[in-house]
Amino acid sequence: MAELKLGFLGAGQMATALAEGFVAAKLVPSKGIIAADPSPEARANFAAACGARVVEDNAEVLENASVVFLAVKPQHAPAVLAPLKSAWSEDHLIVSIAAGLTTASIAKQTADTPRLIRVMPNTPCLVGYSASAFSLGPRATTADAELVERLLAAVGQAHQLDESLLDAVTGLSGSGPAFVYQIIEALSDGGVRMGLPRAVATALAAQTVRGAAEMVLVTGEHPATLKDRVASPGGTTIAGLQALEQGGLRATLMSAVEAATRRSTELGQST
Ligand SMILES: NC(=O)C1=CN([C@@H]2O[C@H](COP(=O)(O)OP(=O)(O)OC[C@H]3O[C@@H](n4cnc5c(N)ncnc54)[C@H](O)[C@@H]3O)[C@@H](O)[C@H]2O)C=CC1
Ligand SMILES: O=C(O)[C@@H]1CCC=N1
Repeated sequence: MAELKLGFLGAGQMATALAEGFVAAKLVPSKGIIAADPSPEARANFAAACGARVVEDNAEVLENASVVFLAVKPQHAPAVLAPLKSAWSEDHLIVSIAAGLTTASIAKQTADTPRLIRVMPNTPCLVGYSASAFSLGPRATTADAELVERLLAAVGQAHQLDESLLDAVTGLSGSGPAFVYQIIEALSDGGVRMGLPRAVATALAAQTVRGAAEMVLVTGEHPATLKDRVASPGGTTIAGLQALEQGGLRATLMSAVEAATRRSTELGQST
């Protein structure tokens, strides 16, 4: 993959996390990446994070990269794509990470020329623990799917799914890191409430979430089985679990995924 030329339209949070992850995983050298963004701050952050070339003009990205990540907010995609409509060639593969935006909509805005893949990554790609899904759009080939899977797998997990499921992925794993950060923050608050120093409480909370996640992934056991092993009859855990049930934790988390999924669908319909 030494000759891979990756481009990013938009050099914000997610583009930077992906580019930094790809470089750290040695999938592509810094000089194989170019990103465009109108914001000087975003350009500076991107360059500092992964050492890649940054420019203001989106057209330069198309001139210098064959795999182009569409990494702007979905609301900004039409304004980004309109001036580039005639600049795409059949050699381009667009990898869109924009929430909600369908490949059919991108195809219309790119004169049905480039190959299209839709991806929903998440920011833990920065530390090699991304949970991503992707779907093939118009003209995408098996080789394109293999390339995108290889890129995503280098920074975490990648699942190929039908595009109809990508909004649900956005609601679960795309948005999910923010939900889990709130859980970690709240667990840490609970520890501080009970007298632990903040730094220790946050470290214990984060490591507990990491350890529990690893148990689910490594053992393949149902989360409820693993939960039962922690809860001794008449013990501490079941007392805490009762408080979680009273607070509606599980219903609240399900509603969070549902709300984020619906918002992803709405964003797609309005662009
Ligand atoms: N932040 C996250 O955790 C995730 C974000 N995404 C998707 O990634 C995309 C980017 O999101 P973030 O990185 O969070 O947003 P962001 O706001 O950090 O980055 C978007 C960048 O696009 C730039 N931009 C605006 N107009 C532009 C134009 N005309 N040409 C080129 N660049 C332009 C902005 O200056 C900004 O730096 C969104 O579509 C979002 O749905 C997907 C998965 C996770
Ligand atoms: O909040 C958002 O819209 C983006 C998409 C998934 C995560 N962040």
